[in-house]
Amino acid sequence: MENDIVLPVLNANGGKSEMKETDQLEKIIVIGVGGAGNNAVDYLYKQPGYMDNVGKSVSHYIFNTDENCLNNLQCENKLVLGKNLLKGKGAGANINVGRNATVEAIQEITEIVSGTDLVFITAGMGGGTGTLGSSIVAEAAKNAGAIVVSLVTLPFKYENRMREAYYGIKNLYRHSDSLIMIDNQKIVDFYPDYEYTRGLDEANKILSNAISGVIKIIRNPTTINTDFEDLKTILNNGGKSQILYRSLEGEGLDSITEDPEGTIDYIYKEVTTSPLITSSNIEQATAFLILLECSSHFTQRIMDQFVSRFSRVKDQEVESFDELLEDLDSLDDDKIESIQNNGPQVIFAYNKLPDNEDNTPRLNITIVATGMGSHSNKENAQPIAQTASSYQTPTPVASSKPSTKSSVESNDGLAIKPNNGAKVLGETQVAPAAEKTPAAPAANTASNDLLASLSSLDEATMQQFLAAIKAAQQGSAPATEEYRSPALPESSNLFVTPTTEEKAEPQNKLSFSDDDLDIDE
Ligand SMILES: Nc1nc2c(ncn2[C@@H]2O[C@H](COP(=O)(O)OP(=O)(O)OP(=O)(O)O)[C@@H](O)[C@H]2O)c(=O)[nH]1
Repeated sequence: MENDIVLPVLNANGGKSEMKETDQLEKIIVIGVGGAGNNAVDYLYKQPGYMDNVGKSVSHYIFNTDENCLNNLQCENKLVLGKNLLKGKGAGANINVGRNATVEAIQEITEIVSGTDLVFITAGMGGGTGTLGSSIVAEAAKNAGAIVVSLVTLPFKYENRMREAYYGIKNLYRHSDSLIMIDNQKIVDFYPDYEYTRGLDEANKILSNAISGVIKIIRNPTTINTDFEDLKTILNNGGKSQILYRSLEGEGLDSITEDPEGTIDYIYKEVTTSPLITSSNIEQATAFLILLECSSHFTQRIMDQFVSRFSRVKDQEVESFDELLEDLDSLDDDKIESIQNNGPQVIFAYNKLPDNEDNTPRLNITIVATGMGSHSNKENAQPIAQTASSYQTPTPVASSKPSTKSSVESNDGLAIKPNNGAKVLGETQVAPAAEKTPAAPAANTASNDLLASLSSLDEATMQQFLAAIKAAQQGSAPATEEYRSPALPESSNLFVTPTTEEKAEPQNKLSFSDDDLDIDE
């Protein structure tokens, strides 16, 4: 489990190499739970250069009930969930089966997460294993004292698995410091003509960029440095948040010298434009962690103008140092206290990228932004313990696939309402996407509702959303193309960071009892 390495990291500024001893590094692990989670971790693992650089100092794990799936992937650390219950077979799209299988492996999971500082957990919501398995892993990691960043996909509409996804997200959110969601349906909408697995890989790319971007912020020595404590500061800011990653090169940046303003507009739009982001406005963020890696074309002035967009310096009355420092004798604490930091906090890291032979400007940007929105539904949110009593009369578990093992179901006190449709995940079943004109995102799509109200997924809200989803499925909701936008940037993901009081208290024992999992009919 220990990564027994010394990490050589190339600092592109002057080509200087810096060494960090393993025992000085925070322990970071990335865990993929279930098929989608496994694929995302494997995608990250195979990214060119990743394992030669920051990935070297991180442990990667894939957990799954399906042993075959594990065996087909490269990632070296594999854990079979529910060996006794399922004998290496999948959870059959039954989230209770997946939950029980994960609970069976809890000792191994606890051992893996023990002593970790930062745990990334990735899973596909809607399937049998990852939906609840991920929240059990997250809880174990939280109990081990780690910062937990969870990254999940929401199911395609045609799968009819939103109910299961809600259960998964609700539980995962409780045990995560940040939750990033990627709507698979939007991947379909933005890449209608992509071959199916290539489309899935676009989501995997977003997940993997988010993870590697954050690891880079912590691990890579930069000219202006950031580290794990900076990440903690930003995540502790609370509120909804986002992680954005963008890599730009060439055309759009060509006019950086002649038209810096215009180019900065372009970069800002590229970084922040996303259908998900429009439902949680980055302009409202109150804290940013920004890593810019750029070629020499990006001067002091350009950096100043670009970062000022995020810290909103233009909108503020920024006091000059000169006046305050004129008379140092009178600079008492009261005077200092009266100084207002009006805009968002910005923790900034910079690294110079070596210039290309053809001198093309290039730029990599990773941004963690927090504090968006007011969590207006927070006061309505019911603690899970309070809602648990409504699960006293469970009905038999319904699954769209036959259960792999009936004894697993009958052991289980949980019940989930059946979906109207079957889980269909397969290349042959994807409807060919029609040519559509991109349009502005609609405010009331099912997934935007989910994103907007995540902080208060109480029963009433859930019922309301289920009704909205049902309406959407019956055709009364806006058509798919209404939340299309011209391009799906790599930054199309959303973080949700619970405020301190919303986070589950650290517990001595895991709370994956039936009641705590909060699943009813
Ligand atoms: N973006 C993306 N989504 C995926 C991928 N594989 C599966 N999904 C989505 O994730 C959901 C859950 O699928 P899996 O992760 O395979 O399911 P599981 O958690 O392993 O559960 P079982 O197969 O029932 O054991 C699916 O319904 C899809 O929406 C993938 O490679 N990329």
